[in-house]
Amino acid sequence: MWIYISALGCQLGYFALLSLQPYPQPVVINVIGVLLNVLAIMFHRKGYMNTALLLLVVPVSAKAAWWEHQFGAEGGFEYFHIVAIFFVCIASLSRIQRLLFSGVLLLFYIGAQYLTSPVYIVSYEFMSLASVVNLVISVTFIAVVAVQIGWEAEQREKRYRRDLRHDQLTGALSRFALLEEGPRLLSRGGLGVLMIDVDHFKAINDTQGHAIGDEVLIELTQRLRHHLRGSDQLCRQGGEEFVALCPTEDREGLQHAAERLLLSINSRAFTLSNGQLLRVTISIGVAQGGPAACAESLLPDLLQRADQAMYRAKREGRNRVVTVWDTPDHGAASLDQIEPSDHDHSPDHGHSHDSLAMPGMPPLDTPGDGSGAAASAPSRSDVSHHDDVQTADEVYQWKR
Ligand SMILES: Nc1nc2c(ncn2[C@@H]2O[C@H](COP(=O)(O)OP(=O)(O)OP(=O)(O)O)[C@@H](O)[C@H]2O)c(=O)[nH]1
Repeated sequence: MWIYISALGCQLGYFALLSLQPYPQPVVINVIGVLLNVLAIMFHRKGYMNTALLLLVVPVSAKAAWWEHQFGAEGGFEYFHIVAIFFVCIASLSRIQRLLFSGVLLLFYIGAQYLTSPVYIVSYEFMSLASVVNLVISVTFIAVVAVQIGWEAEQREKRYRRDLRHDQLTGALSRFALLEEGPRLLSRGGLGVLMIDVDHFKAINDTQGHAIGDEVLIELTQRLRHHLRGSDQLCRQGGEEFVALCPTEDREGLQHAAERLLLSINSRAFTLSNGQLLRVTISIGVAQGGPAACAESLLPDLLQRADQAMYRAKREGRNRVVTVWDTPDHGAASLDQIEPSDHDHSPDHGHSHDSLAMPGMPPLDTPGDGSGAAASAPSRSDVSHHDDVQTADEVYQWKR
């Protein structure tokens, strides 16, 4: 907005100067111009960019008016060119647009140099030393400020976009990025969606404090990231809920990946900054689909199914993986279509579903020794030996 106000002010000042009678001596205009240049540099150094811009533009307009007054319509042309380039440079245009505009203006300017009347060329003979100094300072400084403003605007935009795409606390991708990345990955191939939720996280917050809760979320993110592939994306959906996007059509591999993530969290206690050890568990719901031509509509469907599977894992005692696969024609599957698992022994297992408690890894309220942990996955036995390790579930029980 300021840019356009300054541009307008510049034009109005220019016409005001033109109408002055008697017209000021060139030396007066030059001295005022140099003084305004110096003032602009001082304001710029103090960080008042907009004021610096105005102070720069005023002497250029004054000079344009003076040249016009002395040498006719083309006399002030070069100054206007500078002002035009300046505004194009700092206006909120894309880099390409700015380049295009500046290029066209430059070509126009070069053409005008050859085509204009002799008055314009003769006018150079009248340039005093002060005028040259004024012009050089103005042009150089305007160029520097324009580049700086353009560069800062680009950096701001990059920062804004980075902030928008990342969760501030954990550094995982944000929900915004999830909605961008999901359809992109789905249009390229099959996509596995892992809905990951920390068990009884509220109890951790309530007993250990919010700051410790934050610590847990940060370490949890690091562990999950460490155990995901480079091509996978980890997003924080909100609160203590995460979504891993895993490009794959291999459902068995996806299931193993989810189990690996589960073990990466429950097999080793979290060391808190208050010195305590806390065993944290997560519940994971897994869905898979795609590739899809209409990726935007498939993603919400996959997220919803993974979410339902995750809630099923919660209902069945937490600390487990539940998968839900779509039907062969990629239609949405209901949870009733989930196949039963060998490890699933909870009371409501009469429903057909696939609930994978980790081998040898009973729910947290029944401490296990980790003897059945998969060979490739981290063992849980290192935590079971800590007498002072608390589980979020125990904290939860204690609270109740
Ligand atoms: N420390 C911290 N806590 C958060 C943050 N975002 C959300 N929470 C808390 O996370 C807790 C989530 O609690 P619930 O939704 O009840 O879930 P839960 O206690 O994990 O229970 P289950 O999911 O059923 O196992 C709430 O207490 C939120 O206040 C955060 O950024 N930092």
